[in-house]
Amino acid sequence: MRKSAAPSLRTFGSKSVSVSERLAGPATKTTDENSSIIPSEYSDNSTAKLVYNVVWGKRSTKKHKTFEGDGTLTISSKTATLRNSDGSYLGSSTIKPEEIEIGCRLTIGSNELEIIEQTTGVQLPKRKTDDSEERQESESRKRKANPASFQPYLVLSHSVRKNSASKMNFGLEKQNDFEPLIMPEPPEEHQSKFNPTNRSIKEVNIIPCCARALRPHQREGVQFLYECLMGFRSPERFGCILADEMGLGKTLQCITVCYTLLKQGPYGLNVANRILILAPSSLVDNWCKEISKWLGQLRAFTFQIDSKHKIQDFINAKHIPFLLISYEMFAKHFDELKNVHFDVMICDEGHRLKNQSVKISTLLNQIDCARRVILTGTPIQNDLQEFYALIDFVNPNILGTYSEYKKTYETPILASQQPHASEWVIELGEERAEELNQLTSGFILRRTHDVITKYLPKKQEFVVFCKQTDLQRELIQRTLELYENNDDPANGLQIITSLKKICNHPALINTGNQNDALTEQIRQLVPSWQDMGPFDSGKLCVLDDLLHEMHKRQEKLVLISYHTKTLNVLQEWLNYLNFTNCRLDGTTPTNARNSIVEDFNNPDKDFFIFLLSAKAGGVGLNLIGASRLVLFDNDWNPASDLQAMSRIWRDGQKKEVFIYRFILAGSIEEKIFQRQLSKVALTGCIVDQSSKKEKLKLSNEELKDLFSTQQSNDECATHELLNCQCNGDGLNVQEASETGVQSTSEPSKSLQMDQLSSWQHYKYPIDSNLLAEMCMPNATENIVFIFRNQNDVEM
Ligand SMILES: Nc1ncnc2c1ncn2[C@@H]1O[C@H](COP(=O)(O)OP(=O)(O)OP(=O)(O)O)[C@@H](O)[C@H]1O
Ligand SMILES: [Mg+2]
Repeated sequence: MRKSAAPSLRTFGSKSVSVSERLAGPATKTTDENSSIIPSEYSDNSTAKLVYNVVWGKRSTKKHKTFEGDGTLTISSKTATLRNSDGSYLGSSTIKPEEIEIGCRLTIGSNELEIIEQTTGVQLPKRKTDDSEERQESESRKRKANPASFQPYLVLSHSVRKNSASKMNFGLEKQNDFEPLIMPEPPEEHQSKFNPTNRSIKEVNIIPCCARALRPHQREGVQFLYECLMGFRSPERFGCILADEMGLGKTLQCITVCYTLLKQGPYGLNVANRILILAPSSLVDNWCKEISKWLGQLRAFTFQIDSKHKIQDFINAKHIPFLLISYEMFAKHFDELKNVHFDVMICDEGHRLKNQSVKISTLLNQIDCARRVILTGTPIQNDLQEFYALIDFVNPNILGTYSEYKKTYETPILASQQPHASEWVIELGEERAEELNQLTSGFILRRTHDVITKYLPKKQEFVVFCKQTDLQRELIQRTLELYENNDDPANGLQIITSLKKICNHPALINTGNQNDALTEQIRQLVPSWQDMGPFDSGKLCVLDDLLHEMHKRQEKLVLISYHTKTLNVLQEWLNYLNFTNCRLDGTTPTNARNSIVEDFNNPDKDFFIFLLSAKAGGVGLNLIGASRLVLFDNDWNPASDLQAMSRIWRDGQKKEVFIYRFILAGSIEEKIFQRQLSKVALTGCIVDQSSKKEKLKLSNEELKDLFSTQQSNDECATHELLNCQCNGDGLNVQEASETGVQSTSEPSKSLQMDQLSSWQHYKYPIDSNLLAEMCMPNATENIVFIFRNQNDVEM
């Protein structure tokens, strides 16, 4: 018996037409043409039949209706015939086919039914003469004999088994033409542990609406998640990490598995009833949207906490399986949540749990839930301590205590990577790395963009070295002189901060609340704000050209900075130009974030530019309304830049994509970029922001190198660093094989020196055709150098 509730609270159904409205009177016509499940040719073909899977029960006026079983509804011309899952006739009635929608309820004789999904658009094979029907019959006999194993949502999968799929697919419409996805059976070890009473093993089938949408890598991912969460890979372990690159659809893979576990299980009973999904606050609404997008027709209920919807309401509402909550809200409501049992816990952007000592990890560890999934698009293997924290969170104790782990794995592995490590140290390190890999690889899955490139449009990336303005050159010079004159390493951070501000716009020097003597001295150097204009920033000059050209071409732009003060300056400029913009930063209220994203992505809405703070909202966002993205400044950690740049080249993007990284040539930004290119950056952040006060982890020599910026305005130091002999005309690109690089467009890793060598190189004056393609036809005088990479160009 299954209960179905009228949509309430924050529910998601496929239709805004509520069930009660439908029952009450004439059908409300949906405005969304595409949501009609009646094929247009239906009306022209009166002999065609439509078959739907339904749930049915005796008519009642109860709000919370109890259904008795599954069945099918066959519509032929204007007659709808209801049969139960055995095929027995239950009644028929005249209907208006155009009013049938998934999720709607109908009354046929003394029964009421709700439509779950469409099975085929054409007549099904005749009963009793088809293999699959026979099989269906025998399944239903089995089910009668064993009522506990009855699984209501499985009607379609009973009739479309793997073996009979080819027959069933014959003549089906394209949308139904998919390979069913059946989960593996539990291994014996699992069966003896979790099925002591020998219940018969059931096939676990992924529901068609998901299975048909999944990309090949997602089908594998779903199976991986299922096996891990079920404990098939090790009967003691139920957690895993899905670390697919950004934009590969981790959300859909999780939703698919969660829904499967809510409805099915290998031993007949469903595996899960309640699922906790944690996400950064800007992504909570996105999860709801994705659940609605993929499970809409199944009316999977979700619950979000806000002033009207309390945790206690969720606890009472047993029919709502999904609780979606931000990490902050979770911490706030921990006392109420700590006693709720969850069967699955998903931590989106879970690399935030990499630090075991942070409060959220401690709290999450107290939640009673063994099946834990971490989702992250950021590579996690670079820091062995963080790696331990993530693995230990999903599969507690698998690597022992941290001190044991450190002794056995971390220390020997790190020692073997030192430049002068002896042979036996290297050998030991490699051995331990291999062992660690073996222990953990079964619980981690990471795929790169390669698996979806064929579904994505072309992408071009540009590293644009912008020319310093006279004011910027002067200020940089004098700031460095100040540093040299009172050579105190303690001042390193202030100098870095000031230099980075000058790179974005000299006016930023006057912002911020640093009041140390050195910063004060630097402030004295800067003219007053009134004496400065937007074009005192070299990067803004280039941006200005891009903006005007894009405005003409009516393309949308995502403009990202790591600094809100920089966003202020940019926004001020946009407003002055009357360029419509929206903005998401740390101060944007959680409940407003989703609508900002939706409005921007809506092609009918007039938002030209999306200003995004990389720190506040870079992760997880889908900003596919834009075709171009500018990363206005860079971070020490290449993974953060990668996160920010991945917002527009994602599944669902139809337009060609252009990504620009702006770097002020010859400045600290170029040095930071060079550090990113070298392996140094991969070992972790240089600025440690985990403590309240930022600490610099750089040696004096490193600082000196960082400040040894070059002043010439027409050469590109990074190009020189590559030792490249090209003429800077985009030709004579070094062969990838010469550099030892397999692919120039592999976006999985952050950019490396040798990869950059095989990009196209353009020096000043930049080819005008290229500038036109880049949508900045008049920027010649403001650009020193460009590196360009095209993802579909054979080099
Ligand atoms: N099989 C699919 N068919 C069509 N669209 C898809 C498919 N899978 C995912 N998408 C869409 O691709 C977009 C990106 O998916 P999603 O947000 O889940 O990526 P992600 O892996 O979580 O990336 P990130 O690490 O950046 O958060 C979403 O709009 C999603 O609806
Ligand atoms: Mg995501």
